[in-house]
Amino acid sequence: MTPPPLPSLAAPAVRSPPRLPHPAPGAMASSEEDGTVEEKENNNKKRTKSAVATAWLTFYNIAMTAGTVRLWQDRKRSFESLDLSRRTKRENQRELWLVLAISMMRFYVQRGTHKGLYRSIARTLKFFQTFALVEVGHCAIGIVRTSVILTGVQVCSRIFMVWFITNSIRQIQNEESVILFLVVWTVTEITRYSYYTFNLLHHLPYFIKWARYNLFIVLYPLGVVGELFTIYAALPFVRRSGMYSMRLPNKYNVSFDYYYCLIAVMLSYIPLFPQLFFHMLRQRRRVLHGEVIVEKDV
Ligand SMILES: CCCCCCCCCCCCC[C@@H](O)CC(=O)SCCNC(=O)CCNC(=O)[C@H](O)C(C)(C)COP(=O)(O)OP(=O)(O)OC[C@H]1O[C@@H](n2cnc3c(N)ncnc32)[C@H](O)[C@@H]1OP(=O)(O)O
Repeated sequence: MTPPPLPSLAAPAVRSPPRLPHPAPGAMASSEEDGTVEEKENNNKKRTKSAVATAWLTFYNIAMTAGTVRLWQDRKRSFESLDLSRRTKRENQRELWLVLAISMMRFYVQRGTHKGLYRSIARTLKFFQTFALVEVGHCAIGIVRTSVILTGVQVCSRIFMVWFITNSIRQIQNEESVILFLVVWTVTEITRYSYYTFNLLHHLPYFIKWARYNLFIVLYPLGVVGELFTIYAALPFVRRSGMYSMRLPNKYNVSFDYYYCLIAVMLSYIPLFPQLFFHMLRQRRRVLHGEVIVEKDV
């Protein structure tokens, strides 16, 4: 299927060289031997940078996939003692996506309901979804070849969902739509970070590659449905409470209505979501079908 040409953030407009596999840290052009001292020094610097970047990305991706990191938590507590029913707010776990998935399953099995699930994982979710801002930095400094804008839109929209919608409006935290986007995000991120990790280690099982570039076809629309229904469910509470809004007169002489801001955010999915989705379709064609995609670097 050929996606329609979009006036896009990453439209195939300017010819840039096709993406090549990242050179293995340590691999250098053979002409290096013949270069000047200055060239050799530059090559050495590049090699070190690339090794550091690869090491950092490998660590980051493993931490984000498996997440054995437990910040600010009593390390003496065993995994078994992470009984959700006994956990206090302060004791909430801070593990990342894989453990988040396990926590959600355990919660559902133990309680037989999704009610309260969001609160039980809220701290973990807020921590690592916010931490994902690092990915915008990865693109900005050029250690991954991805659009800063697309990554920024993706990460910021998730942070907005977590902090300014779900976390701020308690009344909607038990909505089914919240569980929908949580499950979808979790499956996506386990697949995505596993893909990056195995890819960096040059041992990528085909099923992970397949999952990374196929599951999104179903998961992306499902995630969007979950997010939009959640914002929609928030609207009456926002209108009633007047939260995050500023009415005139005030000393700044500025008026802001969060209710209409949320409606604008919902509408912004119409132009923005297709950009992300078609970007992923292009990535899919490139990675699974070996097509050379010429993308404008944004
Ligand atoms: C503040 C107000 C906010 C207003 C909101 C406005 C709303 C906007 C609408 C937004 C809708 C979003 C909905 C969404 O939240 C719902 C969901 O997510 S549902 C779940 C399904 N979603 C997905 O599958 C997308 C997940 N996200 C992503 O994949 C990325 O964020 C994205 C930027 C979309 C695409 O990623 P990328 O461009 O990086 O593609 P690739 O994964 O193919 O990677 C390209 C190359 O970069 C290398 N790479 C990237 N990251 C890393 C890393 N961490 N470590 C190592 N390598 C990395 C990758 O290997 C590729 O390398 P190569 O070119 O050599 O193959």
